[in-house]
Amino acid sequence: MKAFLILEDGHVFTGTSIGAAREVISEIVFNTSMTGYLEVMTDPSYAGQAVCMTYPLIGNYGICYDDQESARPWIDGFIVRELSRVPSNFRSVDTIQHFLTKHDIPGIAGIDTRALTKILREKGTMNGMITVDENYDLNAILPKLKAYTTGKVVEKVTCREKEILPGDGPKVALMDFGAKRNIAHSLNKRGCEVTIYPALTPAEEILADHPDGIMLSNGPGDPKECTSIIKEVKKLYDSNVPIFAICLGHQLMALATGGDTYKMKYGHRGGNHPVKDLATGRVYISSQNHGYVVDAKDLEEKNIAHPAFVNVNDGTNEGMAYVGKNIFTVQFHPEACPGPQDSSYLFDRFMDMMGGNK
Ligand SMILES: NC(=O)CC[C@H](N)C(=O)O
Repeated sequence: MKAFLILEDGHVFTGTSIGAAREVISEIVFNTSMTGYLEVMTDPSYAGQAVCMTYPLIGNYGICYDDQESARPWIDGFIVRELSRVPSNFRSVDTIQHFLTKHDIPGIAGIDTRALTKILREKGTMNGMITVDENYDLNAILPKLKAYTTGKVVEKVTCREKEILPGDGPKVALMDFGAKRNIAHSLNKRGCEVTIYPALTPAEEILADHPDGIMLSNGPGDPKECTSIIKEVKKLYDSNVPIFAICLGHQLMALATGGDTYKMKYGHRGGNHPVKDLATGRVYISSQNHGYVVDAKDLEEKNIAHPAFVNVNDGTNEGMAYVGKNIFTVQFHPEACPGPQDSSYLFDRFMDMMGGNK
């Protein structure tokens, strides 16, 4: 069946429908990773977005449920050049085609993803629609595309109830703003007892459980939409419990302490973004998925926090170290799965901040 990808600027790509044969409006973003498509689909930070994979052949090692970053896929739509027809991998239990259909997620294959990516790079991220309706009416659709916003997506993806992963090491409170599974796993495998809290849990309730450390997770959407969460993050900042934050968590900590965030032209999504640790000058290759970034200026001027990492490609902020506090935050993903794992040492640094393994 034919499918169409219609962009907010009027571009139309014609391809083949994959997954659910239904219409969706979403923010269209691209990811340059060559592998990890299942982790991308199940990363809750993509809620409210349809993802175009720039690598031209997707799906050749199938789907292994154990590799999911959360219980289900959160992407609104999936866009590929060529979908592998014969996945081959001894761990594979499913195909992308079936997986998307099962979760009612539409997609499009067979389009020129390179041309699409060039448009998004030149004009910036924009909204779009995937549809199977050959009689689509562009004049009626374009205003709808312009009006789309991702909205308050953290509440959609966060867990409903507190969950505890046992361990004999430090007690970590993990705030689930849409946490990738490998964050809890990275802490749990270092011996931590990890308690996962729903995103809207009041700070008082978390602190009453006396955690040795607090981890603020990644998550979807515009950080400035998270107004009530930001107030709770400020209380966590004031508590003097060691805090490590990743991606959305990093952005929320900056907003909670008087910093700012802004939307980048087309974001950083891929597995090879170089970040420089400003303390050592060393560059690490990192996995990233973000459209917003911290503006460090105010926090620096007020001596609240200073940049700890910077993106080597475009100079944007990639991490902050908070003055007089046991708090550091990063924009990239040290828990990256399938990798690169260059920056997984940051979990060891967090273990040291909490007093090491008991
Ligand atoms: N992976 C994330 O946590 C992303 C954070 C935020 N939603 C952004 O796009 O910048």
